[in-house]
Amino acid sequence: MANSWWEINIRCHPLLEDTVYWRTQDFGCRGTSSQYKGKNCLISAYLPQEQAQLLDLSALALWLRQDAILANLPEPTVKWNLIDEEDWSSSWKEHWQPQEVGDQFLICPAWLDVPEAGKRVVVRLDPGVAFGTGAHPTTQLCMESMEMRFDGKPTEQIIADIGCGSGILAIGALLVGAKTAYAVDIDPLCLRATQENISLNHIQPDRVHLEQGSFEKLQEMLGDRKVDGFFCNILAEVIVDLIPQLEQISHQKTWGVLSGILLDQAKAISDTLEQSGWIVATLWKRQEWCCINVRRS
Ligand SMILES: C[S@@+](CC[C@H](N)C(=O)[O-])C[C@H]1O[C@@H](n2cnc3c(N)ncnc32)[C@H](O)[C@@H]1O
Repeated sequence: MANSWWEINIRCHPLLEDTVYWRTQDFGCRGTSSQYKGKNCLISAYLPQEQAQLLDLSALALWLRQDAILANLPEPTVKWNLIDEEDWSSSWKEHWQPQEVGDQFLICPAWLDVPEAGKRVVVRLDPGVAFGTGAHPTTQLCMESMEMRFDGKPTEQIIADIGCGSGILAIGALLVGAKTAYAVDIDPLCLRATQENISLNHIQPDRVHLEQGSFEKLQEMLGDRKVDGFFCNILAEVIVDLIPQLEQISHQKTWGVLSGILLDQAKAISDTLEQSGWIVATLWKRQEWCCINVRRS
């Protein structure tokens, strides 16, 4: 079958949803969707066929069972089958509906008509295979933090989005008042998604600088410029290595939003931030995730 995808269906206790989510992301899955079926959560994750053999899938199933045992929760059932590309995109698109995030945003899938948004700012998205539909608590916490910085009026602020995924944070910030966004992601498919979403939201191309890479690439793109704010929704393990470098793109009034951090990782991340000269202003929690808002002074 040309362009086939593994569809991995995991039926689990709802408390395992996030663990399953991150396990499948780590495994390389894209376009994950979840829905509630009775007392269970059914998560469907999709992976290009060539990226996993049957043995890899068995190993994934084993890890998922071990995660459940460690959490003292019932073991999930894990099944997989091959589907073609067209079925993949329609399968998960079916489950995604427009969603209000924070007080300002309405995230709307690109293939649906835009619903009545009232005063909300509509962010239209087709994430493709990238992370960032606005459904995940880590993204929502970033968007809610964004509302503290922008009120819809244009500003002169330059922001960075490190690990842009679908581009949701950069695009959201530009729609509510940022002047320019610098966005990077190590995954080339995310760049394609971000680029498409920039057009979808009618953002002038010269307001966004987008490149494949990580922090070093961002520095190269910025040259001597500093950012007024940054968003970084990546796992804590990655963030902790980035923290000592963040000063290099910042000035005395720069603010930052760091997300993708599990509650039990918050102290270590906050300590590292403070050691690097950042003031931890707020720590917002949702489910087992937290988002840390920092400022330089
Ligand atoms: C959790 S997603 C966040 C996507 C989007 N910004 C959001 O908030 O929904 C993390 C993204 O970071 C990217 N990423 C992972 N490690 C990275 C690194 N070291 N530098 C840049 N991007 C990275 C991944 O490819 C992924 O697209």
